[in-house]
Amino acid sequence: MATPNPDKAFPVSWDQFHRDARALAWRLAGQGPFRAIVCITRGGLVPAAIVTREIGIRLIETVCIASYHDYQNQGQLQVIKTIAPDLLADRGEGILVVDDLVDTGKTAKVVRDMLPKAHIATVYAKPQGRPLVDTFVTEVSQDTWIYFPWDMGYTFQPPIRDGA
Ligand SMILES: O=P(O)(O)OC[C@H]1O[C@H](OP(=O)(O)OP(=O)(O)O)[C@H](O)[C@@H]1O
Ligand SMILES: O=c1[nH]c(=O)c2nc[nH]c2[nH]1
Ligand SMILES: [Mg+2]
Repeated sequence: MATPNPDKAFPVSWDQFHRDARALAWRLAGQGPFRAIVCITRGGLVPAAIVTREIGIRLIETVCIASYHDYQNQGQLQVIKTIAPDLLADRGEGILVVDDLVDTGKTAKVVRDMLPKAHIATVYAKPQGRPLVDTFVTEVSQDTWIYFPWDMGYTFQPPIRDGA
């Protein structure tokens, strides 16, 4: 289970996310060829859009998995939609799997079991899940919560002198 209410915050802006997803594409560019991408929804949809544009993949599939039903607390993992049979052939050889992050590694493990030979890539990784991914860009500590730009809005920030 992910650390409930992690101590540290790692907020990511759209600009930063675009830069980091492009850095992931640079790392993946020499590792193909990939015949298709499978993105783990919903978080994997945004990096998949950027990576497929950069490395020229047009065949895009989803595997729909949810486990954080209650904000930062992980519950039962649900596979809502699985992968098309033609992409499951060859145990996932030549398939690129993309997600926004790996935390405990439970989500990545489920996809690894479906596609043992696929290349799994995430933009961010925490130590517990890191062994499950082949390529990532930035590691943060296990007690950090990553705040993605699609989950945030602008709010007033109290001055530091008031104990922010
Ligand atoms: O390594 P884990 O501990 O399994 O956690 C990582 C997963 O958790 C989040 O998805 P979430 O289940 O919140 O669904 P979402 O992508 O639809 O937001 C994130 O997008 C990863 O897919
Ligand atoms: O937005 C998120 N930030 C995280 O750090 C995280 N870990 C699992 N699922 C997560 N979702
Ligand atoms: Mg997800």
